[in-house]
Amino acid sequence: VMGNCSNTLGIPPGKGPHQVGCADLMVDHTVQGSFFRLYYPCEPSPSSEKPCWIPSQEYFDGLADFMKINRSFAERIFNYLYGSYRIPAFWEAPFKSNGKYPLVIFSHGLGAFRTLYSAICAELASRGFVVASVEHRDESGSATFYFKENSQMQQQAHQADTKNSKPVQENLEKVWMYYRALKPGEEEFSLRNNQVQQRANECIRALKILDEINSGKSVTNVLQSEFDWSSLKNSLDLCKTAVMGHSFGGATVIETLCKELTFKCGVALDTWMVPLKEEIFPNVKQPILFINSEKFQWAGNIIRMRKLDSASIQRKMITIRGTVHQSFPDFTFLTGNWIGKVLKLKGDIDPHLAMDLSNKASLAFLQRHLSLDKDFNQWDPLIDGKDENLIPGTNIHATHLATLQYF
Ligand SMILES: CCN(CC)CCN(C[C@]12C[C@](c3ccc(C(F)(F)F)cc3)(C1)C2)C(=O)Cn1c(SCc2ccc(F)cc2)nc(=O)c2c1C=CC2
Repeated sequence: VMGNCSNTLGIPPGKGPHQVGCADLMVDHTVQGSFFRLYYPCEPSPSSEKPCWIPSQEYFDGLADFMKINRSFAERIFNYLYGSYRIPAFWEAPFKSNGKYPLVIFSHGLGAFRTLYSAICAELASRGFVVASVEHRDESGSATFYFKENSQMQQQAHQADTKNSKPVQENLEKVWMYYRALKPGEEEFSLRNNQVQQRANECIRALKILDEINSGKSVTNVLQSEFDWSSLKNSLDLCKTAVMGHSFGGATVIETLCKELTFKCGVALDTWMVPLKEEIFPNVKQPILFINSEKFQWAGNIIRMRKLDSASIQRKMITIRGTVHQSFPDFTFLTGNWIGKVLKLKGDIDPHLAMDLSNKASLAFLQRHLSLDKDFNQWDPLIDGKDENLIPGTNIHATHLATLQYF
């Protein structure tokens, strides 16, 4: 697909008992359709390979747009730095049918896309979750694609394309959608609030597609895939469904919980509260775990998170010492120490330790609110910030918060 994706080091594999498989699903082919990467417990399959972390060059182009750097310059840097990495999951490995798995829908951040949180998604899948990492079409991601029907298509020779992103149908033409920057003078809130509503609808659409697959309905995957999606029939316990996300994806968690009660709880990673209307907060009835980095948060953002505090619904907040905003996406593992620090892709804490704390706190919270019968409750103390590398609540100084409250 890309350069030789030879580097299987870098992104840590899941620590749980299950091997992890992954496969992409797009239903239907239009921009209103659902597009996600599924991470799931799989049968050991030595023949399966691990897919490239960045599926095609267009994602690097989108990242360049997002970072406001020249595309050809960025392509060389990104290919050199990141072109060879693989995801810690086996591409289209056979699904391991073993009772009903709980489900997590994951929402990526601004400028990201569906493959960039594989350390989190693979960890959850290795612990016995099915995880759908959606790719949003709200122009908040670096890049995404869909298809449009083009009757002239038959005559054209097919451009050389990566196997698993070529459409099955002949007359479909791939269309790339890139990150849309805020226009000068454009009001940020209305753009971001429209986007968070679309993002929530896309998470709900992914849930509906998986509900159909679970009940045995056959779905047509627009993408060429050898994966047998019918093997997921009766394998999901949709009463045990959660929504999770990073930054803009954290705001998407709150908006999604408000719109769809099938989601029993949410885990919001370093949430960006700006896109949300505060008047929806009383309508959110489900438990939420806020896991924050030490460096990204600011008083105004924390004050809005605090407005979701509740005496009757469990709302928890912890902060991981020495972390930055990028301690949650996969980049944090892939950049050498000094570049990582300079680009703020790494904090002071070891990235593996930070990810471990975040994942274990998430697993404990998911067990508690999805009533799982696993041993994740061993990590309950982390939910209360009981660890030398955790701060219960936030590091944003209370006095600072207090004064801001009244002005
Ligand atoms: C100047 C651009 N300006 C755009 C508004 C701000 C750019 N920015 C800080 C960045 C992302 C950064 C990044 C990525 C990737 C490399 C690389 F070199 F490793 F590729 C380097 C440096 C650039 C750190 C953020 O937006 C932070 N952020 C994010 S970052 C999510 C993300 C994006 C791309 C990824 F590859 C991985 C993760 N998600 C959000 O939902 C929100 C925010 C802020 C508010 C809401």
